[in-house]
Amino acid sequence: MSIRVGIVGVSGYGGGEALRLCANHPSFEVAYVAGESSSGSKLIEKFPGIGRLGDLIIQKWDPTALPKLDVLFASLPTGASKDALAAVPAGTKIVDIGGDHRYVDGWTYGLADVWPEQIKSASRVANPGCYPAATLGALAPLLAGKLIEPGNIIVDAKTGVSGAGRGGGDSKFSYAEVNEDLSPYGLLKHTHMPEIAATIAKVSGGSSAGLIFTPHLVPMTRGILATIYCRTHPGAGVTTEQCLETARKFYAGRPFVRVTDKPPHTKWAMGSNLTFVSYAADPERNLVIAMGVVDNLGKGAAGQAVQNANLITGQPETAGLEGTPLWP
Ligand SMILES: NC(=O)C1=CN([C@@H]2O[C@H](COP(=O)(O)OP(=O)(O)OC[C@H]3O[C@@H](n4cnc5c(N)ncnc54)[C@H](OP(=O)(O)O)[C@@H]3O)[C@@H](O)[C@H]2O)C=CC1
Ligand SMILES: CC(=O)N[C@@H](CCC(=O)OP(=O)(O)O)C(=O)O
Repeated sequence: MSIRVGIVGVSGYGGGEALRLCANHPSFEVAYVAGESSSGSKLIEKFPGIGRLGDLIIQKWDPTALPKLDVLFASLPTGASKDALAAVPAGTKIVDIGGDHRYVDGWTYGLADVWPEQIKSASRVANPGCYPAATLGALAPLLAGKLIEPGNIIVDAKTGVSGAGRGGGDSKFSYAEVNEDLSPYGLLKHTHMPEIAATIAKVSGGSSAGLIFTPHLVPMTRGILATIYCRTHPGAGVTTEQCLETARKFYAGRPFVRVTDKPPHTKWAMGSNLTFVSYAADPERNLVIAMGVVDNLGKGAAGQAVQNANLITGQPETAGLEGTPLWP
């Protein structure tokens, strides 16, 4: 039986990637697409390669006038979802790709590779942000295994420009501005700090008070690399092999996480729902460097959203997500 899905924000980068994945999903039927300025257009006008869904018309987003849907993916600018999604009928499950419902009562934080069982019974899922997806994927095994101090973590992360969205708008994301440029932003106050801190505390059972997170914009289209500096408990003598083995056990049987001996590259994940994690430890200095790589539009947005939708609709977790990454 097919599962009727809708995508609001379909013309954007997150919504467009959700469309691509749902169009190729074995049991999802894309029955509704919506937006604001793109409403009235056919999908083929925005996505010339979309194929059989090309004649579907983008509706003006109105949560009170939805067709019958099993799942709605919301990929709206953060701030635009809160009131609107409250008006969606209870019988329609929601995966919110934006940031309005993370760690909000009534919503389940959809960290799908780490706690799938907590997600299966949810009808309202808040998809993790793109930086948290890369960061928490790498940290979760070390925190759960008590190999590092949760209160003493420094995250240095880099993102491709599509992280800012298609409507990212102003000239600071234009080719001339970003090409051959590299810059930090959001210092000490990026919007993803709270969800990273809350998840560190949840997985470790300790305080995440010392968290430092600095994102950077780099001139590539897709991809996130989080390089994370962690302290082990003094004298614990944690080794690289111990970190790798802990992560291999933590993710044993999980389909979308690859634990690698070598430092990961952003290109390894491009176009996929994969997370790559790796570690380097210096037992003499009580230091672990954890590394996480995702595609910001894959595990960082639409890939994890489809994984969550699979979990809440009882589909195989990997349905529609088994494509291997683009290379090169
Ligand atoms: N880009 C990324 O890597 C990631 C993005 N996210 C989050 O996902 C969400 C979407 O981001 P992204 O796809 O990048 O953004 P885009 O700017 O690419 O797309 C935004 C979409 O929202 C639609 N929209 C804007 N305002 C309204 C409105 N009032 N009513 C209906 N539709 C509206 C636009 O439709 P139209 O064109 O029709 O006006 C467009 O389809 C954001 O919350 C973002 O933070 C999360 C993880 C990663
Ligand atoms: C390059 C760039 O600007 N990236 C965005 C990614 C944030 C994002 O997608 O945030 P939510 O999912 O939390 O809305 C940023 O750093 O704000």
